[in-house]
Amino acid sequence: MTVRFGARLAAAVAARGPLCAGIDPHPGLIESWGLPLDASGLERFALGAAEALGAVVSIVKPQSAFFEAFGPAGVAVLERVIDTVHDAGALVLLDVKRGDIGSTMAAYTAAYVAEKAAFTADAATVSPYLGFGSLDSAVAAAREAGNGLFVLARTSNPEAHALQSARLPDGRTVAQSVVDAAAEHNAGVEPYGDVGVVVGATVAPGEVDLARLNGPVLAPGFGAQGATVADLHAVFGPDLPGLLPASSRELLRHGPDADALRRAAQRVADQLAGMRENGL
Ligand SMILES: O=c1ccn([C@@H]2O[C@H](COP(=O)(O)O)[C@@H](O)[C@H]2O)c(=O)[nH]1
Repeated sequence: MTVRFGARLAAAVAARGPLCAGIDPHPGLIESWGLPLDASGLERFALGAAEALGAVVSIVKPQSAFFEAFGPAGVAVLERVIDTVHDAGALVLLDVKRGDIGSTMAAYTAAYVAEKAAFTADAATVSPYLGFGSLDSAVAAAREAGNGLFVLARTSNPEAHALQSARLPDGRTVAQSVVDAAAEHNAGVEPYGDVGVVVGATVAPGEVDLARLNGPVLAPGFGAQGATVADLHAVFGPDLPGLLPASSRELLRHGPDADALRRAAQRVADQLAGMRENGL
């Protein structure tokens, strides 16, 4: 029997906490690890990070763009990163932010989240900005395969505000309409559904109402983009079910030493556990 993504994620978070560790092989980071800026350097960087971080956190988020930048050799490394994270015991959220008209979206679905998808991640990020309905077949295929989707709602970058906080004729913001559409897919599912949203930890408190989402919330912007544990608390409250604070550069700068990477991730995981226990 296929176990749904939402259930698998909830179990992983119960075991290891909610931190989502990003693997973003920025050229500057690869060089700071003393590695060459080529496919061999990418491979050592990304597999080292995958092995170390995948052993600590519940979910790892490789950023596809940094692998694609190295061409086919980089994409081959990405496939190995996914396997390495799984072997280390964590789930994989592939950050590819795909979105297109329905018929093309079907091909992205086959690549990333459908049964026997070409990439074997557990979930992928998608963009609803060609209309949430263009994602419907991806949602259905991912659910059938036991995989998940994270839909961009209110992203962490400052340029997003004008578009995503614009008001629709019914008074809701564009971002809120994305959250509400995701919530429809998650209604009634326990412990929560398979359609997550992306809401940056950098956004202003109260911008998005997540109370009825009943799904995971990826919160990038924590760490290198400036958001702190206090910001997470202010934006999401102390115990939003399914909240996955995501951090990449802030963790990766501790490499290449595997122990240092693991310790950095564990420190952040402990901080997040403190946030829940003490309402920090
Ligand atoms: O709103 C969003 C959506 C995705 N991202 C991605 O998260 C990481 C952020 O990395 P840091 O180094 O922790 O800043 C990166 O892959 C982005 O593409 C985001 O930042 N904001």
